[in-house]
Amino acid sequence: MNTKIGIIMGSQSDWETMRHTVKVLEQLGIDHEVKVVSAHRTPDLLFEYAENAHSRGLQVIIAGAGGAAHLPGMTAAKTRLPVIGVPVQSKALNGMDSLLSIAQMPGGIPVASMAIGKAGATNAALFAAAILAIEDAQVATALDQFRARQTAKVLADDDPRAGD
Ligand SMILES: Nc1c(C(=O)O)ncn1[C@@H]1O[C@H](COP(=O)(O)O)[C@@H](O)[C@H]1O
Repeated sequence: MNTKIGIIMGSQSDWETMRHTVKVLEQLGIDHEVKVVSAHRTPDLLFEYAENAHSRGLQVIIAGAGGAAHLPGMTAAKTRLPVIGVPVQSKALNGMDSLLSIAQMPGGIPVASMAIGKAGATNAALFAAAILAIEDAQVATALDQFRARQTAKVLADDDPRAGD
């Protein structure tokens, strides 16, 4: 199977958040790769990664970063593949810095910004899958099944007092 989704993060310390992206892609059976790459600390590696992503067969890049989260935007600047940004919750500013760094891109270079933290990491995987599902019937079926399971779980847990 070709690897179609590249997941990058600015630091090993982002893994606690980005593991949720990987978990969902595994549930959906979508092949992916995971790397630590930083626009700040390894700029040459980032440029190489982003420039070669399309020719290596990647179709979507998910980039997670915290604080001055330039990684998603700089990745988008170097590839025309869709880039999904995950704002990692920072200690100093609770992730507001990450969110604004990712969301407030200048016109012309888009990044699809998710929510801060675990929900954003989860949704990044689902959003990437939705992009692949346009052309890939297997991914479309996996996504439909994921949603059906989620709906069934919510309906089964419909009494909020059950855990008391
Ligand atoms: N925002 C960026 C970038 C980047 O945008 O290139 N590289 C690292 N970082 C972020 O710095 C935070 C702290 O990193 P350390 O825990 O390694 O000090 C991480 O959340 C990482 O994403």
